[in-house]
Amino acid sequence: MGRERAEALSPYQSKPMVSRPLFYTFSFLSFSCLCSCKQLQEMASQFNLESVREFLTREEDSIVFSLIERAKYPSNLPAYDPSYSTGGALRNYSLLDLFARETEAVQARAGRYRNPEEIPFFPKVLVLPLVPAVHSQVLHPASASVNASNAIWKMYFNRLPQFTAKGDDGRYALTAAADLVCLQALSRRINYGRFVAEAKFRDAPKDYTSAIRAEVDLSDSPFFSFPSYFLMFLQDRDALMRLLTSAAQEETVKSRVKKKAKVFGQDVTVNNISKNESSRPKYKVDPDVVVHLYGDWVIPLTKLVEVEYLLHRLD
Ligand SMILES: C=C(O[C@@H]1C=C(C(=O)O)C=C[C@H]1O)C(=O)O
Repeated sequence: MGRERAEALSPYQSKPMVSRPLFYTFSFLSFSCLCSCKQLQEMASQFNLESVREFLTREEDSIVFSLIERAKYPSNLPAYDPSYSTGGALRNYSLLDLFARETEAVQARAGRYRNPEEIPFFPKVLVLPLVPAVHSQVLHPASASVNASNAIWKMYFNRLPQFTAKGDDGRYALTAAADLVCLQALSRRINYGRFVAEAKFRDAPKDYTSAIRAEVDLSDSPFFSFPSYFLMFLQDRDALMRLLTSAAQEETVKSRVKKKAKVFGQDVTVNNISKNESSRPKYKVDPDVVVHLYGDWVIPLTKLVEVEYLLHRLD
């Protein structure tokens, strides 16, 4: 058992290495996780759409900062090329894949994924957490595990060229670390769509229940036939999507992230003396790229998570 656990933690390490500093670190993390469990339970009593939106607003800071941090390095493509890393049994994995798996395994042991707000990208890596389980006080159990992690991973790599310069400076480990911070921040935000959906459901249970039930009832309908069922299935998803969408809120979010990208991403100079006075302000990540990332990906994926959550809300 001990060996299995050590292998799950690190496939290259045959013996578990438990040093005294590591023991103290885990003890501290276990303690802080117990404290945060208490906080999670307290949060459940103040749960509403407003508190959910506050959470999403705060996550914008993490996302914008993490993109700025990743933009410090050029594209560094070998970090994503499985032929670069010598992964042994995991040779089909890129350096980033390996880094993400191993980091998540350590974080899983410290209890990161005991927190219902967090979902790993590599859930199949079996790791026994060192802290007790937390049962979500908020999410509906049948839909609590809905997530868009695969789509988030793909989306991130499609967008990468827009906020990194082409090039290779050899700092692949730092690049992978910066990537994982971005991916985890995006995942937390987008998969938080489950909490948004729960808050909306509690605010208008009748409206949501009839939209959800419309989909369930159709499969039992005597008029059921595959093409019409399929069409209506899409329409019902559409109805849910319409119900949960707030165009005004989306515009607010996009304007705010643009402002954050400008404020966080500008060079700070003393006495307002800039090296190139005449040029337009230069940002570390183009604010319009952040707006498009939100408008084309982050918001639509959050809404897909919301719809998916609601479809299982009455299970
Ligand atoms: C998250 C919400 O649901 C939807 C998604 C939004 C987003 O991802 O920012 C914003 C408004 C809604 O269309 C919300 O209402 O706050």
